[in-house]
Amino acid sequence: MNALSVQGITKHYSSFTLCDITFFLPQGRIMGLIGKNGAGKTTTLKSMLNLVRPDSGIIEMFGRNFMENEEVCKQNIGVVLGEIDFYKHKKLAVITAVTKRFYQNWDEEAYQKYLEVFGLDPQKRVKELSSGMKVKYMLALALSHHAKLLILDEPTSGLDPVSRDDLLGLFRQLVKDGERSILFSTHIISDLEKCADDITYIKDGKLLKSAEKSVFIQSFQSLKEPGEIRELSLEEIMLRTERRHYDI
Ligand SMILES: Nc1ncnc2c1ncn2[C@@H]1O[C@H](COP(=O)(O)OP(=O)(O)OP(=O)(O)O)[C@@H](O)[C@H]1O
Repeated sequence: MNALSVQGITKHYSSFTLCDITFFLPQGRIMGLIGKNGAGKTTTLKSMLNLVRPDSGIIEMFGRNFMENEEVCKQNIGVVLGEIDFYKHKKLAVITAVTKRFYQNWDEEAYQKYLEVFGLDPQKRVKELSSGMKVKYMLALALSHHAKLLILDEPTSGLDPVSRDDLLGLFRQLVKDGERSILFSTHIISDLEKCADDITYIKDGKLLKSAEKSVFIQSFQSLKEPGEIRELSLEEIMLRTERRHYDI
């Protein structure tokens, strides 16, 4: 079953259009959403979640239409879009107390376990956390209501290589039992090499390709130059696809 199905999302802004984005994320898999700055990654995630209202498109989570079943679907997803910036002065314990009231299946035991595993002190204030700890705290909240689908906007940006590796390892652990799925946007191509099963690539608001990683890589091999024998890496694929020539 697909954890997530996105079909034909379109969103018009005055100077940008996200056009007809379609992709599917099966259960138990990790999908990386890539594209350069301004390509439309965040707009895709926000439109999917009805945080900005898409002009058209159908979003299903676990077979349910998201727009028609928003409250039920939200019980099963964990969303991390940007940093927690409006609760900076609040203690984690206070944010958690407010958050858990929204979730019918809040699991206090699981929450305590994640605090311990992630080394988070509930008496700390948000402003006292490092970027990596903030992401981990948001994940702890998501996992404590047993979210089956995690939607994360650039969760690894701002993390040092060790913390990044640590987080990507955690992502792999989370999907291991086949119950959870993760969709995350990133600029860091090595994240995808380590962690993603599937890749969705958006360029200038349009879907360039969404496929299983090796199929994705294969489909861009026509970008090779004459005489090149080895397979192009993900980084080379993206650089060659986006390459510009400046005539100054
Ligand atoms: N609320 C808004 N009103 C008008 N235009 C917007 C709005 N939000 C985003 N845009 C425009 O939509 C385009 C895509 O932005 P988006 O944030 O989705 O890109 P992105 O791929 O997530 O970029 P980045 O990697 O830099 O985060 C940009 O041109 C941006 O200026």
